[in-house]
Amino acid sequence: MTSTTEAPAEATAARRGRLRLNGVRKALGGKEVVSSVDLETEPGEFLTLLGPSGCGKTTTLNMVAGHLTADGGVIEVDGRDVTAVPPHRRSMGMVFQSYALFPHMTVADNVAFGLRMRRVPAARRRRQVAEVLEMVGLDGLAERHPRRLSGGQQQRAALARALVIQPDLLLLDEPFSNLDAQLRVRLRDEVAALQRRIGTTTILVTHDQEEALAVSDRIAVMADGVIQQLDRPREIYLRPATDFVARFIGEVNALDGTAQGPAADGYACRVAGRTVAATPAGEPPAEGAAVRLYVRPEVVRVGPGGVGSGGVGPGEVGPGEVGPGEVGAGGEGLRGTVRETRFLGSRIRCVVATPAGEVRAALPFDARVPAQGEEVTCSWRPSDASLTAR
Ligand SMILES: Nc1ncnc2c1ncn2[C@@H]1O[C@H](COP(=O)(O)OP(=O)(O)OP(=O)(O)O)[C@@H](O)[C@H]1O
Repeated sequence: MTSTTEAPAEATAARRGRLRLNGVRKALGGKEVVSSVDLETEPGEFLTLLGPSGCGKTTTLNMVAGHLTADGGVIEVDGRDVTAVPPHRRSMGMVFQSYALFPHMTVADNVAFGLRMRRVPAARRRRQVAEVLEMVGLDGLAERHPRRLSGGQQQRAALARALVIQPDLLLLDEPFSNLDAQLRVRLRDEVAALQRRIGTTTILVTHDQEEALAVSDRIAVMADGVIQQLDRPREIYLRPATDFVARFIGEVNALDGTAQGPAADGYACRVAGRTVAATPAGEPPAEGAAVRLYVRPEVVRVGPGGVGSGGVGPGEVGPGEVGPGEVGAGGEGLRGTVRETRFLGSRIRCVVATPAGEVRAALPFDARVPAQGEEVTCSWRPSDASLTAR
């Protein structure tokens, strides 16, 4: 996709597209599949609904689009209540997993369809279609029929068709799922870059965690019809607020302990007889409360064990290891014995058996590789780990 074309939506879109859902509910087949969803976007934001199959994300998107009517709650766009407004009067562009192009129409006619429905005069229609096709990298294919396009090209055409009407909201329902792995990543990155340039508020539905982390300003993680956590990708990843979020996205070390109290950096807990720290995901727990820490393998540092309270002694410190003085901020760290190390290319996987259970670390590829059986201390910065009530 080119970055030189003036997008037709450029001038106005950035100020439009504040979506608000308040208490939105939907039952299908006698079962509540979306339960009281609240969320609000900033104009121009890229927000992703992420969750496993059946969690209610498509149903939520379809209520935003107007293809399904909410059983309760309010949907507003820029302060206007659209809950009962039919889809064609909502100013929303939608892209589906299955492309959903009209097979008997050329790319240009497919893209022009929404403009024709809106009775845009022919000359302006042609100009807008040409602009948007260039924007998505399809100029030159305007007269092709969909069956003569690759999957990626069909999805670009679907995107052009959604964008040409300069919608208040761009709604993307698993748009990359039918593409092969390489193309999926390429198109996803292109769409993210295009979205940032034209500033159209975008809601993406996906079950792909990496995709959500890569493209979103914020992610709403859904399970069983409920938003579990709504936050920026870094917070969702490093500071999961619930057990579901922690386990649905990537690999995580879940460590059970007892709350001790606020520490200089984070909140101290006792885990298997050692003091470690993390950042409370919500309200700080009461002293003595049962807590669970979530620590991603990437943030675990593996240092030499057995020296000083932190188990850290002087000597060489490589990436992924702990330097003297660093452990103090996060507590003592957890001592353990290296069970396994494995070179994985970009990372070294290291499994440490501790009294609190196995701790998995993903060390940088050039870190010192601890030997199997070595006594080590696992630690992390408290700001990189999450603390929840158990
Ligand atoms: N028309 C329908 N009638 C009855 N149940 C439905 C209907 N449509 C969806 N459901 C059910 O509602 C739940 C939520 O569906 P939804 O499509 O919103 O989930 P999703 O998170 O988007 O999952 P997927 O990625 O598989 O589409 C599912 O359990 C699904 O089986």
